[in-house]
Amino acid sequence: MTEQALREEMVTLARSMFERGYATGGAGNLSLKLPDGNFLTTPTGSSFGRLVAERLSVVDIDGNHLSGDRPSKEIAFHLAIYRNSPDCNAIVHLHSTYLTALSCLEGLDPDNAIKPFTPYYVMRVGQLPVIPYLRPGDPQIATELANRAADYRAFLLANHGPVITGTDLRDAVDNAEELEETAKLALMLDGKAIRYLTDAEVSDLKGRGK
Ligand SMILES: O=C(CO)COP(=O)(O)O
Ligand SMILES: [Zn+2]
Repeated sequence: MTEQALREEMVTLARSMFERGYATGGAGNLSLKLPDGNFLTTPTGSSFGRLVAERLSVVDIDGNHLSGDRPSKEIAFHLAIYRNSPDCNAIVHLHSTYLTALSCLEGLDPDNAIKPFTPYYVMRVGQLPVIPYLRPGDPQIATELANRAADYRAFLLANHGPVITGTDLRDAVDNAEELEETAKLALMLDGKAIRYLTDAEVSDLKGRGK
């Protein structure tokens, strides 16, 4: 896809997420890898409902601002993931309701906040490690994500929200939607006797694609 088509796709997908309640106010940010090796990201403070293709920010792999409005304050953690995860070409960070609610619970398993009970969660995300609480924009988030990026496709920032990767922006958005629905189901099922997928059922799903 050309840079112009990728810019338009970011605007369209962001607006779709905004209209369906996945993003509110100025929260969350998106990024994707451009054909020239630089990165397109949402400007800091921007609403997913009102992005403008020409004003999106471009940064290089070192975080230098090359063009557009001032980039997201979380661009350092996006770049940390790109550096350590060669298959990742796009990233979605949200403060979506159910994943953020989950991120505020005590006693989450730090290696996997959602034990699998449906196949598509396993196929698209697999595991959801929890990053200890850090304030938004803290450079330490990048260090924490860099350490885990090679092994996972999504992450839950404690008391904050999810970070989801994809092979392109459409894939990352689809993964984000699947993960948000999984968190909604997990909270709906809280206190009920869940039949979790067995280890054999989880292994059977891995490597089968989506
Ligand atoms: O979600 C956010 C911070 O974690 C939003 O920050 P930006 O508006 O700078 O992208
Ligand atoms: Zn955030």
